[in-house]
Amino acid sequence: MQTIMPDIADTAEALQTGTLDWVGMGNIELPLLFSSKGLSDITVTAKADAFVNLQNEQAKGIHMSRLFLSLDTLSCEQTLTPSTLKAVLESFVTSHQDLSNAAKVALHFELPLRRSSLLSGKQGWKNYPVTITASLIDNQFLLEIAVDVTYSSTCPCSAALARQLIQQAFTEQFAKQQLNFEQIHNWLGSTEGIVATPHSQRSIANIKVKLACDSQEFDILALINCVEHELKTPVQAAVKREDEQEFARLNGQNLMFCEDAARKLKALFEVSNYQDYYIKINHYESLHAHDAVAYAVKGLPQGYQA
Ligand SMILES: Nc1nc2c(ncn2[C@@H]2O[C@H](COP(=O)(O)OP(=O)(O)OP(=O)(O)O)[C@@H](O)[C@H]2O)c(=O)[nH]1
Repeated sequence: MQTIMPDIADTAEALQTGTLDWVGMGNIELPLLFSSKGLSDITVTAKADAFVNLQNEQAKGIHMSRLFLSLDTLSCEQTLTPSTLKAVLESFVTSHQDLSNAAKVALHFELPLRRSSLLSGKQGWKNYPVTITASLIDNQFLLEIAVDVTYSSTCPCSAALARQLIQQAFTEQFAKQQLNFEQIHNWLGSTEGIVATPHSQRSIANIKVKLACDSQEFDILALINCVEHELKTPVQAAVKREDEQEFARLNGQNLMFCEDAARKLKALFEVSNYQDYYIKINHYESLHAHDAVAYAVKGLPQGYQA
């Protein structure tokens, strides 16, 4: 005879009645086959947060296992695309018919991409932290993708101050003598010639964009490429000396405060097809122990807030 197990989610009384905005699970370990335009489908090890609302005031709780098993089907039988993600949310709601009418899921993972060096033709792996968030609220499907892009920023103020010191060193060295090309050329190539260098820092742009609700595919590569192309100094994977020299040139030609980086990306996203955008720029200063930070959003009435 089969033993009937108690199911308190259905039978027990709630300690206190009331609705809840979101109930579910965080940090579910979930390998996924991620599909995105221009990339081979790739297995990523995601951490998932999965939720439904609880609109039944009397119910003891939601059925966590039903959310978990829907995600497991996505992991084992499907690839991660906008439509499979929407289907997961629909199954969250239909499996909680008397309890919930809204669902959301967030998938956090590192996406490894092959990146080319600046000049030498070498390649290497670079990991990008990605979060895909989707929700189904009032039958409206919302889809967004966030990525962190790491780059180098060289301080324009520090560069100007360094140039001044170089000018002063030049005056001290050459003011009282006839200028000689060979001598100046050699001096410029010495450490005395470059008496000061501006500080630069590893910096991160946190980017989030809202995709059209009828998107057929993710295109994370286009998003990362356009941000890196705009900033000009993304952190490199494979680096030979010619790449390092080119990186130094690019840094010198693209001096930027956090405001400059934020304005460049704002201008980029203003003319993009994304429904909304959120930018947070973090310059992890080497001059200070604190960070320089700038935010920008599209500014839609119901959109992202800075
Ligand atoms: N709702 C809820 N469940 C929890 C919590 N913590 C652990 N669980 C467990 O999640 C498990 C799965 O719950 P259900 O989805 O209702 O499992 P089930 O009753 O076997 O599944 P169904 O037959 O589909 O209802 C249960 O064993 C709960 O004890 C919590 O804080 N809230």
